[in-house]
Amino acid sequence: MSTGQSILEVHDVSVSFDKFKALDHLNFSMLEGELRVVIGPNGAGKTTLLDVISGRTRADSGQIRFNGQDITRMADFQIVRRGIGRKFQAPSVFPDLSVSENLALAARRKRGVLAALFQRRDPEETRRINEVLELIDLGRLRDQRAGSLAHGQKQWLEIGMVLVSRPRLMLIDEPIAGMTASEVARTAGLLRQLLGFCSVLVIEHDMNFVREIADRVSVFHQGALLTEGSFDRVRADDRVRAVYLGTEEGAHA
Ligand SMILES: Nc1ncnc2c1ncn2[C@@H]1O[C@H](COP(=O)(O)OP(=O)(O)OP(=O)(O)O)[C@@H](O)[C@H]1O
Repeated sequence: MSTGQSILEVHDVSVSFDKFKALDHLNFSMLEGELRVVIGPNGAGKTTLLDVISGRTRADSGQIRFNGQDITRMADFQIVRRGIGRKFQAPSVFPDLSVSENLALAARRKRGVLAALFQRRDPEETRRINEVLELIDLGRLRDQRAGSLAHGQKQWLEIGMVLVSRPRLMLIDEPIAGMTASEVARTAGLLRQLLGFCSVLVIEHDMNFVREIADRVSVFHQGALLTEGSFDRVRADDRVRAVYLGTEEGAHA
């Protein structure tokens, strides 16, 4: 549930690759406790938004404020420490470690590699890992090798690995790519449950899924915000239909 407090403000941000503007004077903001979904046709700048928030890509101009702090020029690890976690599309679990070992490693990553490898698990960390294991529905598989999990389970483990580091905002790029129908349904429930812990910003193409999970939807086009609002409002907007027209996603919108 949103607290009404702003958590993220992207103000007039531009990012260029050579002469191409991936973000073009973008303005975008989110409230704490919100699950926002960003949609838009291919090349609209959605992934670049996540890259620039998480410090992977530098803004050419403009400002990004998180939780009231200017993070525009911070390095990616500093941004993680400030409380922005990111789940990438590509898998990054350690396949030979167990599910719970992956979570333990992720919980300690913030404290540095040596701490991650040598520190004992404290009771608070154990409690948090158990809580996350229940949430991602992998409690009974806690001792199983992560490499042997099904695709959907690996994706949930990765979400869990971000969650144990206690972010205030989680960025998630296309969470249901390659999932079965039942995995998709479970992921929708999981993303909504994340709101008990952090705000969530998701990029997604699948409109049925967007309808199911989003509090608000932001539509990007050519590196800028075209419009935003409830799923139904955005879907009924002629400008949104126009930018999707003729694209593969338009067929599903
Ligand atoms: N590192 C890069 N170097 C050069 N061009 C890039 C780079 N990253 C992104 N771009 C370009 O910037 C534009 C916006 O890309 P971005 O990945 O943000 O779009 P998107 O909305 O996420 O698209 P998609 O839905 O296809 O993932 C694209 O035209 C892309 O080719």
